[in-house]
Amino acid sequence: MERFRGFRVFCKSLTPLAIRRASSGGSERWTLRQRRDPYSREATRQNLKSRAAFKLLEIDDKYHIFQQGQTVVDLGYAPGSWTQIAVDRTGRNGHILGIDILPCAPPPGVSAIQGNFLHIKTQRAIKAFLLEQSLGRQNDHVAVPVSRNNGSYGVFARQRQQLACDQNFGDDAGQPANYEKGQNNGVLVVDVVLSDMMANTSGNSFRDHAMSMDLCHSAIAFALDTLKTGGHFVCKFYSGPEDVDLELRLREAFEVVKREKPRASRSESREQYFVSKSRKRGVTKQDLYGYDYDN
Ligand SMILES: C[S@@+](CC[C@H](N)C(=O)[O-])C[C@H]1O[C@@H](n2cnc3c(N)ncnc32)[C@H](O)[C@@H]1O
Repeated sequence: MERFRGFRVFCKSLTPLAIRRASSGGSERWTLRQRRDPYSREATRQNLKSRAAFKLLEIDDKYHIFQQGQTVVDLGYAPGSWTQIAVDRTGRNGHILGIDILPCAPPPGVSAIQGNFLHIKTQRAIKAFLLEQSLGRQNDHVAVPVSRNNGSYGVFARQRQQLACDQNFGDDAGQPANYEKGQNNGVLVVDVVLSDMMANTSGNSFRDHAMSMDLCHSAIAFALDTLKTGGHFVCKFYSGPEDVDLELRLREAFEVVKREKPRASRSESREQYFVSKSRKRGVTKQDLYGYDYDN
């Protein structure tokens, strides 16, 4: 049963906070903003890792992304509130894998890989993990940073012995029984790819936009290598001149593509989300990009 509630439900019970004088310190200003923010307070009350949870809750309430038993990959999962929602909404038989460049202990029921998603070795590690028969909710799935290949990725303790990072992902060995095979080297085993990835913003809006577009295109290419036909893709982006191109590519690959600005997304932020539903059959990343886009 779903545990976490969206904004509309909890806002009825909000009590106003006393307004305090803002202090000059950045961290104090941040603390004060968090305390005043109803989403942050409600996240604490519901034991959610961050207020970002309410963005995904609103998206899921509107678009019905999650179902019981799905396999979900959450790119940029730390500190983990989206993975908490995914665990809750996919139920006992769901499989949730989080990826983040930062070391972060994943919430219960979540597997995790630490690495830079833009690095091809990290993406291979994710794909290799997705092919593991043992993917599941075991408690020993704890993220451990493993310094290899100039420290660009890490995987869990359980997988440490020999992860098939360098093997050809298209090799059929060890694949689960119910997978679809993509045109190139994709094996389509994932129901939902989420991406809330964003590096620290620089304050330069074009630079932040460009950085976000890199992450989004890389996430789309990955999604097309791993999503089942009919699978869904939710992706944060920082708006700017290039997002129309992103949207056009998504429309080639998904039946429905919508822009969303959830209420929990701060009005002063340029962040928005593309919600892309129902991956079309047979459309590959080569169709979208015209070359083998890896990262
Ligand atoms: C806004 S936070 C995600 C919050 C998360 N959805 C939640 O609900 O807790 C963005 C995350 O993206 C991660 N990130 C940014 N660039 C990344 C990259 N190249 N590879 C992996 N993770 C990245 C950051 O480390 C950060 O944890």
